[in-house]
Amino acid sequence: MAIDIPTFASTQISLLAAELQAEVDETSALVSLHSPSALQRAGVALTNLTVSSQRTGLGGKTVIELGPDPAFTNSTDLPEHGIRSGDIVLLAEQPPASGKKREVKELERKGVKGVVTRVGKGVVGVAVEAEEEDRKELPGGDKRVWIVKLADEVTWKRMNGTMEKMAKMGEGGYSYFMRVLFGLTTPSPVPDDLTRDEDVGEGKITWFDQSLNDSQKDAIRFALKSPEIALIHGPPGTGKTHTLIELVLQLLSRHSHTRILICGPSNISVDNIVERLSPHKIPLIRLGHPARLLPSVLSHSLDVLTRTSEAGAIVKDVRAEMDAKQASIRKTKSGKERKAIYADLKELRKEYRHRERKCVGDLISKSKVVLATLHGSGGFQLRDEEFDVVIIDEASQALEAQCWVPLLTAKKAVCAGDHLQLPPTIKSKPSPPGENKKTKSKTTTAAAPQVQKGATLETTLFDRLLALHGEKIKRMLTTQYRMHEKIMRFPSDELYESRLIAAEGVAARLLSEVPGTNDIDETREPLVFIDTQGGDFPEKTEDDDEDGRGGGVKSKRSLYGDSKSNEGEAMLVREHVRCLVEEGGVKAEDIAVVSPYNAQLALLAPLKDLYPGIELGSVDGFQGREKEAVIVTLVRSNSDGEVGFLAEKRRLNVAMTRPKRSLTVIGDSETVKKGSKFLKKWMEFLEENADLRYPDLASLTAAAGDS
Ligand SMILES: Nc1ncnc2c1ncn2[C@@H]1O[C@H](COP(=O)(O)OP(=O)(O)OP(=O)(O)O)[C@@H](O)[C@H]1O
Repeated sequence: MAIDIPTFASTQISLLAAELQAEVDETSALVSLHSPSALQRAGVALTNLTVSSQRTGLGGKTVIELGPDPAFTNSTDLPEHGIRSGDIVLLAEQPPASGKKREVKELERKGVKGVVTRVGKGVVGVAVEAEEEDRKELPGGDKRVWIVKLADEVTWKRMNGTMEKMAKMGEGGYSYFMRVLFGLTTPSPVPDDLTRDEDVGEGKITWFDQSLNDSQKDAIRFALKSPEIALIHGPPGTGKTHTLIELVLQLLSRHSHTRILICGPSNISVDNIVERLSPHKIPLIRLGHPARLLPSVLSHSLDVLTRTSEAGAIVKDVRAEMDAKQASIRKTKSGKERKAIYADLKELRKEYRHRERKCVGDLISKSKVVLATLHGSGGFQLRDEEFDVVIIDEASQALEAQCWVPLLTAKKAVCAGDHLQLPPTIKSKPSPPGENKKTKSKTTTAAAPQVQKGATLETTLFDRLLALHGEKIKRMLTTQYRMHEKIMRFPSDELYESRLIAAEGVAARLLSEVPGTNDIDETREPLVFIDTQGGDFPEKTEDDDEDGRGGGVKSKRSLYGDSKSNEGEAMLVREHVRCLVEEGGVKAEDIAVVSPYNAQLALLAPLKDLYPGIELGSVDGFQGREKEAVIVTLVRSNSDGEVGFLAEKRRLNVAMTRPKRSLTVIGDSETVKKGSKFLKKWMEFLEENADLRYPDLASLTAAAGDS
């Protein structure tokens, strides 16, 4: 159904505000309820640090390096923590362990925000946001400081700003492209059957990659020919990115002046494309904070090139002067002198930014392909740039508002994704249908803006466009290069209209064929189902009150909400892993244990010490990944047939499509069957097609006791 654009935009503004609030509330609740060390154990803080050095990093930002506070510990290593490069953090003087409740707002007032640039054994670097530096004095001296992870408001601001623009735009401002994407007009027709390379027009296509399969070629022809919008539907392992790389090469080869913007929801999705485009020697540039980029793509980073290329020479002098000033801050003891130096630095930073903008403009205008995260494309660097095509990878994992950051000025878009895998994670609860929330929109005047009934952020652009224009704007990739035929069969039949084909090289490959692996039942069989029906393997709900092990574990648990675990299934997982590794000779790093429930993963965490290299992951976190052998523990086992979020088809689809050669499902078929039609069919499929086992709890417990 067509939607009027202001209604869409104001709905998004309202939903996004609720989402940000949910994220902020989550951080606030953690920070106010738990001690710094408990927060550290929960993975959201790093405590007892001092500043070890301060320098000008990439992009002219001040990087503060922190190490363990020698007054607190003899160790030169940082303690166990969960801070990662790219995290947005607050750096502030560390509050006492106990005392009055901490408010995030209060902490923010006292500290400075930044991005973690590197995490080493004994050091963590934080690049301070330039605006923060202009307003606040940076922490220094011998004070004990800590860093705390914060909600990512920058992304939210970009999305909100884009929606505000759309809400205000008015009919006259809508491009033809926007009109198509909101159903105000229909997409220009594209012939149904583009099976020949000359059908696309403008000369016959010559393929760069000779290995492309027919469905990939068909999708590329379709994307080239579609004037406004093309969706490339890529089920698991079907080579979406592979296809996009060829599409980029084709687009560039057809017109010498073509410029392309490529975006994805995460840095890793974008870096993946940079890595694969890079060998083709196309002038390309990657926008984004260097701390968040893979080392392999740094040579294409705009920030790095601004510093190292010829064009970057004009910013070098100012940088040297800034470094000298930075160094002098640490030497001076006088507050007055420090103030004066900060004032000079502020001026220098202004000059730096001015020169940097010129340099950035030069570098971008020379690039045929620009790559950025969806929200990153909304920075000042692309303000006046025009692109012929915007390509969005992993579009079904992005919020629609995020997609509109690059799309607002687009003429044509190609979106790749799979709407049958999980959409982006949403923390806010959906509002009751039709609830008209107040928005913070500046466009809100006397009358509250119209809001779409029952709208949710989970509806992605991909979903909405499919519902709006149907199959005619989509092409599906049908050959998959990941899974054994037997692993692929159920998802293909139930979700992908039986259209998936296992590529020749993967259709029959077994775990037992991996060099170094032994030929035993567990490595010879691609699909194993360990059915725990009968009530001997009951689930357990995590309960904070039962836990007497102190704040750290509690705070971790509260991150899990009312997550479930299942000790019996965990025992079966341990036994299966033992068998694969010790009897089957399978490498631990070729195995992943996946569960929808974090509490189950916490229970299984000791496996990582027993079998270093094994991966434990939530289904949601494992999307986009693959492993030779995957064990899925479903956890739910109760007499009511309660299956919670197992009922989500898209989550199960992700869980069952991660393995290449071996999928082992552990679950209670009796409980799971009651969850949904889809679950019932899956259980029946496993009963008929998998190597079926019914574990005996008594012997399992005895074996566990022996070991
Ligand atoms: N035409 C092809 N011939 C041979 N191998 C291919 C072909 N297309 C893709 N592949 C291989 O299939 C695998 C998956 O490709 P790619 O990473 O592009 O897929 P994707 O769809 O982006 O992945 P995912 O399903 O995880 O999102 C890669 O190993 C790739 O080399």
